[in-house]
Amino acid sequence: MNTTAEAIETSTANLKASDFDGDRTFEGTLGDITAAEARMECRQVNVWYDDNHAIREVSLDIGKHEVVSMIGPSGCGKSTFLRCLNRMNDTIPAAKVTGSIKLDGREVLDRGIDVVPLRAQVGMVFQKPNPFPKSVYENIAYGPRIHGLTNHREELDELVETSLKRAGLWEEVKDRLEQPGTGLSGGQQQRLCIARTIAVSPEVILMDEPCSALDPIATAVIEELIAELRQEYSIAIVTHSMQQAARVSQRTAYFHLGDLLEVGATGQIFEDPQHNLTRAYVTGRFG
Ligand SMILES: Nc1ncnc2c1ncn2[C@@H]1O[C@H](COP(=O)(O)OP(=O)(O)OP(=O)(O)O)[C@@H](O)[C@H]1O
Repeated sequence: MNTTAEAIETSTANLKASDFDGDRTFEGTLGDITAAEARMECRQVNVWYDDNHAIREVSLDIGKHEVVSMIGPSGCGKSTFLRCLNRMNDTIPAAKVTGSIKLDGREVLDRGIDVVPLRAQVGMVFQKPNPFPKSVYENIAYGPRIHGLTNHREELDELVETSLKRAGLWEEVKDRLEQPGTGLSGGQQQRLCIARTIAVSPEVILMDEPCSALDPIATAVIEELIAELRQEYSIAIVTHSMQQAARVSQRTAYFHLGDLLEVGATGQIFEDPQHNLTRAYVTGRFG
């Protein structure tokens, strides 16, 4: 008998995601795109890079106190979608974004809004740790100063300490605050970047493959940190590691060639995906 698994194997074995381009029959995202308590509400978001329609009609909520993973084959638009959430695509001249993205009810895509405070509210941690070429202390203190949060040394000292503690780095760096941030290990640098993001009081933290440059031990430390940070912040993370998505997130969104094919509770996406292509991807039929 031809089981579902066999049917999937037959239909997708040896295929790449791009083999589905051109004749896809996408009729809307499967699953519930809403979150119980939405912090961000994205509706019908489209992104073009010149003629390349990279993201099509993507709608998704990012809830309070949740980690949402974005998974999918290379080039399917995960990073592009993530960058929409704090207008980072503005820095790419070819990029055009349409649709609606609300943060606590306020339209993020509104041309009139100031993106500097937006990017503090919706902070971003990148694939490769990118500390400023400054001391550990200054890496944290710089943001609060330029965002006008405080300029007083005592308040800054406290903010630096609190942020480093929240990022689980204080004990390792408290005696070397004046040393360059770039002198830390890769995992420590990434936690420094997370502390820098936390220091300007974000509501949402975007993470674009934050562990891909780290070893397994440093990765485990960051994953534990993500679980703690969820108590206070909303987190959207792009990851190539399905194990990581399963470990850190409560909901998972599966992207495929610019479409958000399916979203659901992380357990359901990995154990009982509804879309044939989600199933094919999570069972490793293509990457
Ligand atoms: N800065 C850019 N300029 C032009 N096109 C881009 C740019 N960034 C991404 N794209 C295009 O947009 C599409 C989606 O790319 P994106 O990087 O968002 O996908 P991804 O799923 O994050 O991929 P990966 O997993 O490989 O990082 C691709 O066709 C890519 O070539």
